[in-house]
Amino acid sequence: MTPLLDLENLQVFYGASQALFGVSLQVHEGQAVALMGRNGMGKSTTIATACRMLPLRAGTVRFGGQDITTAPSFRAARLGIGLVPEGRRCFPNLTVTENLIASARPGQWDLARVQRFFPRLAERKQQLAATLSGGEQQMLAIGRALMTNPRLLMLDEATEGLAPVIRQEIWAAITALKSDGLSILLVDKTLSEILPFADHCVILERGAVAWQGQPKALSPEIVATYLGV
Ligand SMILES: Nc1ncnc2c1ncn2[C@@H]1O[C@H](COP(=O)(O)OP(=O)(O)OP(=O)(O)O)[C@@H](O)[C@H]1O
Repeated sequence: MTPLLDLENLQVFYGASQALFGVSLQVHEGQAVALMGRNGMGKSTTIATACRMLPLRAGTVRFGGQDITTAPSFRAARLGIGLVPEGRRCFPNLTVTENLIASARPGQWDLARVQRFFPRLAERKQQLAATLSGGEQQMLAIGRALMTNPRLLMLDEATEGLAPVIRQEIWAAITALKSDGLSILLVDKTLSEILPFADHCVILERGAVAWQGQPKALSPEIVATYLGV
């Protein structure tokens, strides 16, 4: 079966400094893949490369069987890659509704469905994004990505810095999306939350894949070697 996202041998540089040393990973239709690793190991760089926001020195990005290695990021979005970026990055001076509408593309996710999915966004529809709490901004960032009607949702540290009760709400939302059949690639550092969710884990170490497999195969030794602080 052709993977939905197929990253092959990505080599990515920031100026003279190499960040990715041949990363390969795949996300299949309906799968939830966790991208893991300590700080600075290349997770965000991998996500940004898959969204076509960073140029590659070598390697291939395929989405839905199409080679998009040299495609611009708007084309990746149009083909169905939805990004919830690290730091949320909502438009601070637009209202909640304006933020959502700004990214809308036709499909089953529209304003009404996003507002039903996140009632908090309906309650705060006229409020400027800058005035939302961190958790509400995260809901907005996810809602905005859903408004593009993605085939693959990529989330970079979606629960970072949020209070436990809000983290639970975000995990419940992402889990509902997965149950609905959406394919997901996500970065998160909280093992107790990401392992029950993921179908497959990929661990990066210094810009390369150090281990990959099912969450149940992740031994304490692997955790200590690659994910310990
Ligand atoms: N804009 C940039 N300019 C130069 N180097 C960068 C830039 N962004 C990231 N890097 C470097 O690339 C490497 C990979 O960084 P990346 O942000 O992808 O890691 P990460 O695993 O997502 O880390 P974190 O968990 O801290 O977000 C690091 O060595 C980092 O310092």
